[in-house]
Amino acid sequence: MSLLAQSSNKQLTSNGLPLLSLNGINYHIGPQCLVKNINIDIAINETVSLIGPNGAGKSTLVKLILGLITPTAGKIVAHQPLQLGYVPQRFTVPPILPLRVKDLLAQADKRRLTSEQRQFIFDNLSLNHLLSRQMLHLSGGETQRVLLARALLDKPNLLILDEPMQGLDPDTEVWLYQFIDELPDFLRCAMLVVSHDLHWVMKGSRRVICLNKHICCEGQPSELAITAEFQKLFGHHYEQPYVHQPHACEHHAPSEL
Ligand SMILES: Nc1ncnc2c1ncn2[C@@H]1O[C@H](COP(=O)(O)OP(=O)(O)OP(=O)(O)O)[C@@H](O)[C@H]1O
Repeated sequence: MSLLAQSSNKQLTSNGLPLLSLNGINYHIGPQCLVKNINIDIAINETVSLIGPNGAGKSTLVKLILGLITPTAGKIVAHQPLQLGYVPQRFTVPPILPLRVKDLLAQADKRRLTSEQRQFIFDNLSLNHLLSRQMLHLSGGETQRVLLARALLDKPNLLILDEPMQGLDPDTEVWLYQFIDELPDFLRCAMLVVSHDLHWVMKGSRRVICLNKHICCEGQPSELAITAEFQKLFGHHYEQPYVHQPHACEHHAPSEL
């Protein structure tokens, strides 16, 4: 293990580099600046939470990493071939398009996992009884489980989840967060999780990046919560780190709702 990996406790490529680097990224549409001067490294198997107010540029950053749009300035460099998995914020199927769950899942590359590993995903995401159902008719929670399965079946080395818990009931949300927090070794990958759920974001040990067009602050949750930038954006929702002073937090845990 390189000195850098030892000192930062991050898993790097054989060349001592992170999996992905965003270097000086700007994105403009005409005169409107959507994100500016973004510098982010994501290490192998590292989970990074991306938070920020509405319109902060989070989905724009996701689209840039997915290659759906091109930076106006700066570079995105993958230091290993990327296998991207993506769970979008919204997934709408046109009513005239018949698309069964098994049709969507069949698009994944079958060679990337063994049949036992694929079955693990189906079982743990409770998909077996949904396979013949139309995507159009699934509930929000069922849709998110199918989309997560679709992404995992490709065995990504970078999984991007753009507000994956939107519209889910508290129990499903807790269960799904736990599932991604405890992925088995054969599915372990780097993750970028866009979330408005400050409780989940701040209770973990994952690195948090707070975006408001530019990166306002970043670090471990306990470091972040005491920064002026974080307090300015989220202080009224999140007065103190949850672990230390839960009574000061207005954002209740799902189990408390
Ligand atoms: N194609 C576009 N043309 C013009 N403006 C856009 C376009 N896409 C996004 N925007 C604007 O850029 C800003 C950032 O949008 P983005 O969707 O990245 O924010 P976000 O942080 O994901 O927001 P939210 O938390 O509400 O999902 C918003 O003000 C949005 O209206």
